[in-house]
Amino acid sequence: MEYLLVQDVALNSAPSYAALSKVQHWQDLPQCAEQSLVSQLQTTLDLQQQLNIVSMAAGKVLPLSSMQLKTSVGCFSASGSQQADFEYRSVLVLNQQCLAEVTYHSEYAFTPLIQRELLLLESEWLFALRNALVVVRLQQLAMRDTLTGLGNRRYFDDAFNSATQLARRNNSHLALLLLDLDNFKQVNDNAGHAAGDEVLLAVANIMRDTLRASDQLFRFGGDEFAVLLAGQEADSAELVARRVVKAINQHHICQDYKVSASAGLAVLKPEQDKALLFSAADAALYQAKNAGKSTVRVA
Ligand SMILES: Nc1nc2c(ncn2[C@@H]2O[C@H](COP(=O)(O)OP(=O)(O)OP(=O)(O)O)[C@@H](O)[C@H]2O)c(=O)[nH]1
Repeated sequence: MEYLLVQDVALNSAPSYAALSKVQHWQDLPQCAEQSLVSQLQTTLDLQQQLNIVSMAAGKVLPLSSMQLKTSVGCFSASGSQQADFEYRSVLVLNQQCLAEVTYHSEYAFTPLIQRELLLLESEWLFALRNALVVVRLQQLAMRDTLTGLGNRRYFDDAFNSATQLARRNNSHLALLLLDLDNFKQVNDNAGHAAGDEVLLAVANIMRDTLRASDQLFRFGGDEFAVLLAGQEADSAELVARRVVKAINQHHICQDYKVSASAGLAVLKPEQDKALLFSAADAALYQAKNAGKSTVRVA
């Protein structure tokens, strides 16, 4: 039996945008049949789509140049947003809980009457916005490692599956880097668990800083990390792997605690399945450990 994945819980199959008048203030968005704002918002749990819907409705109150939404899970801009002279900010609160801050820009002034009308629109958004935020938060809890914020093992399994399928379909390159810290246990044993956590956090940040935003980073738990390098990055995967290991080994926190990193790298070969790619990277990591640690081995 297949269960619905949390990341699939988005009622957004049919695109739907607000259209309370015939005038469109936002390019790129199609007109659709008249529907109440609340019912349009109920069609999606995607924050960007909700913002686009509300921005269409707000644009009928006052021609807007931009609308931005700032939440604890990220910032979003309505399609086609541009800066303008007049700015108006509003905080969206539901049951004494601050959900988000909205910033509007327009060439026209936000008079008290306009502000009141925007407030009415915002009040229609509150429940849909709260629901969307809960879904994103659940996705984060299900997919993220709580200590480092990197993807967790469950996230890796999904991403690894998609990445191998995509690489095979597009005949593009994919590399898997498995990384394990050396002598990490003694940090916990000698300096305590909090010091161990500090090292793990530092390593996660070093990896974020060293790798590109398009590279996918994961912590499997303990002191094990994984990186998926796709496309051009996969071509220079060995260089990337050596750069990451060097950056970890040279970092002052790792040096203070005498921790280093070993890594195993494997590049997807034609006809290879994901299980074989994983075991090749794992075997390379094992070789790196056996070769005296603090180094990289390529499968
Ligand atoms: N501080 C901290 N420690 C953790 C966490 N998760 C696992 N550990 C510890 O990480 C250690 C991992 O063990 P090993 O991989 O054998 O340690 P190691 O000394 O790096 O071993 P080598 O890889 O052979 O060098 C164990 O002591 C775990 O208790 C965590 O979230 N925080």
